[in-house]
Amino acid sequence: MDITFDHVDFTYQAGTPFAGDGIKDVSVTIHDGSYTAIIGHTGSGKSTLLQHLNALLKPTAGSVTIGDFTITKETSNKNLKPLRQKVGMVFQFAENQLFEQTVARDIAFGPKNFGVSDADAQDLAKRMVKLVGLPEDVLDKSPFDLSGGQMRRVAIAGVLAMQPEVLVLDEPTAGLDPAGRHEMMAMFERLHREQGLTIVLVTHQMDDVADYADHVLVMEQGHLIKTGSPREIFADPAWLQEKQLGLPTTTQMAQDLVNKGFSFNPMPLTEQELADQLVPQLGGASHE
Ligand SMILES: Nc1ncnc2c1ncn2[C@@H]1O[C@H](COP(=O)(O)OP(=O)(O)OP(=O)(O)O)[C@@H](O)[C@H]1O
Repeated sequence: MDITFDHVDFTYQAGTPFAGDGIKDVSVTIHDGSYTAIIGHTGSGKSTLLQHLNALLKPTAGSVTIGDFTITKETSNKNLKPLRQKVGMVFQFAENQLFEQTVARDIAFGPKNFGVSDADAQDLAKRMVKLVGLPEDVLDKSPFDLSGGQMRRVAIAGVLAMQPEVLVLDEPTAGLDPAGRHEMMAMFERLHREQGLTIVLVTHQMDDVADYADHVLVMEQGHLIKTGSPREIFADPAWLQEKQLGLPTTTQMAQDLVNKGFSFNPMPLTEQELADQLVPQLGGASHE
């Protein structure tokens, strides 16, 4: 299911003295099956853009086409339920939305709301805890007895239980330690690869963009200012610096080495790429 923005503006509190731009004239397609990262400064419009992916926000001008749905400012809230099922949203600190007495009930809540039978919802809960890498015995526990990272996985299992085609992630690893962060990103990668989920990720972690995304959208002050593969986006460190956006750790290391006389083409995104280009240059230097 492709998602296409066509000249989308969104203004908060439009028509009031408090009106403020969220996004401006955004046109872009997020392709079915892609892993798209959205980067940009605080306040650049990333969350506003995300909330258009399942019509939580409707454009003030322009349209968003999500599979068979076209959303404009005139679109009524009725009949959007199937859309909400197809596009699953994992908000920042998703664990804050847990509320049921047991993990099983929390995960089953969404599907039951959508008319899935009790037995099928329980079955889904069982499958989803496995999918997010939790042991089956958490199902009968209170979500509030779990660790923060486990609670977040339960919240994600609840979103996955709706069997969405697109998974939207707003800084899903915020507040996790490095090991937890890595495990969670590996889990999304597995879901993308094995379940064919389209992933849209908002992140400030450039390493995650380099490691996982195949497409990048760069936002600035509500505008979409650049799109491309991670390689294209990270090929121009000077531009990124001007935009006060960071580089992946490996690319930054390569950039520091460029300043010491080494050269890279293309700029490496991964440790392996860095090593492959660096070793011959070190070899050359040692023979001089
Ligand atoms: N509820 C709101 N009411 C009014 N203005 C808002 C609201 N939410 C966001 N904005 C404004 O819209 C613009 C885009 O904000 P948005 O939250 O989409 O940016 P962001 O890139 O997601 O930021 P962050 O990285 O901090 O999450 C900002 O100028 C912000 O102040």
